[in-house]
Order: sequence, then structure tokens, then C-alpha cells
Amino acid sequence: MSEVLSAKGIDLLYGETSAVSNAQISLHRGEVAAITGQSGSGKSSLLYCLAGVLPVTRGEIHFEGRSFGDLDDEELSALRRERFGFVFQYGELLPELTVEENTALPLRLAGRRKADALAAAGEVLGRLGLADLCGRRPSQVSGGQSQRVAVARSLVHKPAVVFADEPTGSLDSGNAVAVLEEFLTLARSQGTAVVLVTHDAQVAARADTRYIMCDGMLRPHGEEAS
Ligand SMILES: Nc1ncnc2c1ncn2[C@@H]1O[C@H](COP(=O)(O)OP(=O)(O)OP(=O)(O)O)[C@@H](O)[C@H]1O
Repeated sequence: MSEVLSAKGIDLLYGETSAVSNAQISLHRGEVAAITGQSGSGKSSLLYCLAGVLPVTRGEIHFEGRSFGDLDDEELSALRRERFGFVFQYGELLPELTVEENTALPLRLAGRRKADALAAAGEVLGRLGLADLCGRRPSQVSGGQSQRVAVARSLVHKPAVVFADEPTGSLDSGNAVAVLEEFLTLARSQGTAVVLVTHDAQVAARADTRYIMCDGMLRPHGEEAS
């Protein structure tokens, strides 16, 4: 399997507060990596560093062999837009767009023609069992459906990596498992790697690789300091 993303010696400071300390991670094509840990341990901070959203204080992150440090702001934002996908706890759909338009957004932002983008959105929505909802607005779908749409949007442009911050955290446990299964199956089928931040051990158990974050330090699952 080829490596898509790697980070070495990552530190992130917010002023005096150390959120991430000397983190190291390597992610391969189609791999699902889960990061668990207590509230405030630095999971989201690390995720946003890996996604090129927060600049690191120290260390290096490489995507497909290129260091984030060698990219200017425009290149980094193009990378985030075109090669990465994002899912958040509450879906964060745009209320004025339909389900289909929300899903097509990454392709539209990448310059794809509207008809092509909507066709691709319709296809991925169909794979998630949402074909009937295409014309609805986010206010007209359930929480579980809305989170599935967010998943569809994160994968529609076949990104190399999806960064998911508590993607099922707003759902009841039955729905959470179902949405997660659909998300990971679709990601794996198209070779998209996933970095999954979760406080839920059952969610993490579905990953290929597991890490624990503790006081800003990232350790492979099973090797955490006692
Ligand atoms: N913008 C910020 N400015 C200053 N400190 C911050 C900021 N964001 C987070 N922190 C601090 O950094 C540390 C790590 O926070 P982070 O949100 O990454 O943890 P987390 O593990 O994702 O927590 P949770 O599970 O509650 O979302 C915490 O001590 C937090 O208070």
C-alpha cells in the first residue's frame, strides 16, 4: 500500500498551551485510522494539523511526498479543497442548497460543470440509499440522513483522505453504527484513507489502525503509557 500522508515530530502550541506534542503518524491509501482519547487531549488539534488547516509549531507533514511547508497558501487550500474531504459532528450542510447540491459542492468548487457534478452527487447519494432525498433541503431530512449526506459530500470528489471529527457523535448508537459502516465501506471501495477522531471505542474498533491521544501525545493503541 502506498503512503499518502505522514507526519513526524508534530507539535502544536496555542500560546503557552501545548495541544500536540511530538506526534507521528503514517497513513496509507484506503486505510482507516482512528484517534481516540479524552476530551481536551488534542485529537481535533492534531486532525486539523494533518489536514493543513492549522499550521504546526514544529515538525513536518508530507502529503504524497510533498511537505506542507513547501506549499504556499493557495496550493495548500487547493490541496484541502480537491484532495481532502471533511465530515464534522453536525454535518454542516448549507441550508439553502438541496441535498444533491450540497453533495456536489466539492466538485463545483473544483470547477466541474454543474450537470456533471450533480450526476456524480446523485450516484454517491444512491450508493448511500439517499436517492429519494436529492431535491430536499437539509431542514427536511433526519439527523441520520443529514449525516449520510455529509459523508456523501466528503467522498464525492474521490479525495485521497477524509478527515472526520466525531462524524457520528450526534447520532443515536444504532444510527451511528449504520452511518459509520456505510461511510467506511464507501471510502475503502474508492481507496480514500480516513482519519477518524472519536471518543467512542466501538467506532474506533472499525478502523484498520488505532491510536490513543493522551495529553497531546499520540500512541499506537495498546502502547499507551500507563
Ligand atoms: N483555539 C484554541 N486556543 C487555545 N487553546 C485551545 C484552542 N483549541 C483547543 N485548545 C486547547 O488545546 C487542548 C486540546 O484541545 P482539542 O480540542 O484538540 O482536544 P480534543 O481531544 O479534540 O477534545 P474534545 O474531545 O473535547 O473535542 C485543550 O487543552 C484545549 O483547551
